[in-house]
Amino acid sequence: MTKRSRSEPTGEDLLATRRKLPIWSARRALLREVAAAETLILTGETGSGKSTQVPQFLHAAGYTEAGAVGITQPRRVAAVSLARRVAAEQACPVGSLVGYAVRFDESFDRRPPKRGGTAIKFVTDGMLLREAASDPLLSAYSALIVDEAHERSLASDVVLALLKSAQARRRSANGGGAGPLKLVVMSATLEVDTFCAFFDGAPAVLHAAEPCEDYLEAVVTTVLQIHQLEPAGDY
Ligand SMILES: Nc1ncnc2c1ncn2[C@@H]1O[C@H](COP(=O)(O)OP(=O)(O)OP(=O)(O)O)[C@@H](O)[C@H]1O
Repeated sequence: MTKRSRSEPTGEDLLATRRKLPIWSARRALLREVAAAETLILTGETGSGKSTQVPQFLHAAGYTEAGAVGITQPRRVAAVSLARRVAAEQACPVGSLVGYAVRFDESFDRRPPKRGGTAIKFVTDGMLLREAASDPLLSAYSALIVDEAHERSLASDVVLALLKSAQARRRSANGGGAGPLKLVVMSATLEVDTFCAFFDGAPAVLHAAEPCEDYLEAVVTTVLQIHQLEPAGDY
């Protein structure tokens, strides 16, 4: 039997932490909004739990029965780190229910989720572009979440264009039976109107935007996130 180190959080600790995230209390409303729209633009305070929780909400709501839920990240370190965190929250090893694919490194199970494959997959924008080159319908996915879309990198802008076209094809007879493709674009408020217009008037929702009560704690959380998720250096 493996011994748990003192600092390693238990499943209950992680669930308690998840429940305290601002996005947790918005989950029912969010799932209703996702169900009602093919594309949803979601904004929320930084650290509110969008990247870690939204994919888990979609999984718990049954979206992964029809295919994986993919989440794109601009950077490799963030994709791997978030996959590890979400795997811990789901109490599974990375590469099983929760996995990732970034350039030069991947850990996921290729089988469809309903046959035991990876259901929640973190990928870089660049990796999703590669996948779209061989399967423009992105038929392995039932839903895709584009995170940090406000960064407007070339790769994430191209991803959005490809996703719009994949949605249109999957809506039509050219969809090859892949079914509809849900899309959640997560962005800072700055770019919301641009994304709503690009997705033909897609609704935008703002969750977890209450001003924080403890600024010091918010600052420490943000600094720790930057330390854990961003590569070394000024950028
Ligand atoms: N790799 C990680 N390791 C440990 N804890 C993490 C990790 N990633 C996230 N967390 C925890 O989950 C919380 C929510 O983070 P998450 O990335 O889901 O928020 P977010 O709303 O997407 O923030 P941002 O807009 O800054 O990306 C963090 O405050 C932190 O406590």
